[in-house]
Amino acid sequence: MIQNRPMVNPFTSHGSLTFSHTTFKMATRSRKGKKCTVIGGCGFLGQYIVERLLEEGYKVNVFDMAQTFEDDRVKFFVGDLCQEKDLAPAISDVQTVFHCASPPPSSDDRDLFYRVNFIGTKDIINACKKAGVQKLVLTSSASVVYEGTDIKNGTEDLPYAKKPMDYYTETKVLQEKEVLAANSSEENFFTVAIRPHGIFGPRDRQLVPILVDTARAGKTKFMIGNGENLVDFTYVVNVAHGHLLAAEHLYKDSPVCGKAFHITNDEPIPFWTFMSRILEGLNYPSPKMGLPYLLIYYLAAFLQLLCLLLKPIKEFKPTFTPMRVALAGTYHYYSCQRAKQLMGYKPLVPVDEAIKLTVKGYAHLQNKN
Ligand SMILES: NC(=O)C1=CN([C@@H]2O[C@H](COP(=O)(O)OP(=O)(O)OC[C@H]3O[C@@H](n4cnc5c(N)ncnc54)[C@H](O)[C@@H]3O)[C@@H](O)[C@H]2O)C=CC1
Ligand SMILES: CC(C)CCC[C@@H](C)[C@H]1CC[C@H]2C3=C(CC[C@]12C)[C@@]1(C)CCC(=O)C[C@@H]1CC3
Repeated sequence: MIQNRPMVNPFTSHGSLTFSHTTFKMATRSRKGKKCTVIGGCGFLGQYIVERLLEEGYKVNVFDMAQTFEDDRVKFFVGDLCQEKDLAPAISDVQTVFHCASPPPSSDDRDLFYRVNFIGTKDIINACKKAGVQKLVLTSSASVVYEGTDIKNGTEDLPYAKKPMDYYTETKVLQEKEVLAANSSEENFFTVAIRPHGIFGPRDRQLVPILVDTARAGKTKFMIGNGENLVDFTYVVNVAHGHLLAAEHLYKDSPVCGKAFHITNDEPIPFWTFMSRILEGLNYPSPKMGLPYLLIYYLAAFLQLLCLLLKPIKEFKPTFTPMRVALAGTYHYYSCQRAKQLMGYKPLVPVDEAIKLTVKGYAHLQNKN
């Protein structure tokens, strides 16, 4: 029996999770009365971070392109993070900024990724310094070191990907470098990068919805590779927990400052076992037979090239991009030892329970046939 398990409230009107205050009083110093801003706070992860912050007694501002939920305890600011005039009012008089905004990886729009993830993040750093913000917690990604080949128990010391597989990854690398380099004791400005991997949970607009669409199109009959490749899938509540711990441990001379941290469930699981559990939970057939990984990878690369050539005539969005095929057929799991040691991180919800909660959260996508 895992201790420190969240008191699940499955679910409030929008499928959220809440925690018992007594169970989850976070260790060290009091954060009561602390003010913070969550940039991207209306997104999937952002909303869970907001919920946890409110639970922990923070005053919370949310900055996003659109307001997608209501909460009387939150002050909402709507705007584009690349516009200083939009952002400045949202971060004035706050101690901590969480930056978890990004265009979705599927958008494949080079200019958008550069503008938001790279230039926009530099703008955020400057705006934070100007406003006297002391702590910046970036949501990076473990993918910043992934180039499509196996990573087993990878540590944060692995070099950044020299050949990132897509613009999303390329700009997450640039963004993380900027944020970590901005850490400065002299300026009383402390930064940290959280690197989650394969975030899942109720209300995600990516993993389960794409998987279900693929299943409905009859494209999940086969798995890619032999089905043995271990991967990290991280429950969103654990990722939010890692963000709060990081903010808590950002202060002058803390070993956390200026560093990146993997935040995972610390329970790697074969990619296709995870997908099959979600599919079966939602009453869709799961794949039983494997297709050769390299064959599918090169097919996906060829298809991508074809789509590029046809783009001026008609735009196609293939389900199986080279990046997705690589993610489905290689090992990619990471050590979160550094977060355990320096921030006292421990996943709150184990994978098995997280999958059950996720399936429950997507009851509306159940296969009724
Ligand atoms: N979903 C995953 O598996 C993983 C996600 N991440 C990172 O976690 C963070 C959050 O991801 P999700 O919650 O899944 O994405 P999401 O798409 O649900 O949320 C992102 C939010 O950012 C906002 N946003 C985008 N551009 C903006 C702009 N120019 N100005 C203001 N707001 C803007 C969007 O409106 C959205 O609400 C991202 O930084 C992503 O790179 C990292 C590892 C894995
Ligand atoms: C078509 C199906 C067989 C697979 C559907 C699931 C995929 C959509 C997801 C499986 C692994 C996920 C993943 C990400 C997005 C969604 C998946 C590809 C990220 C690329 C999201 C952003 C990151 O920073 C890294 C993630 C790695 C895992």
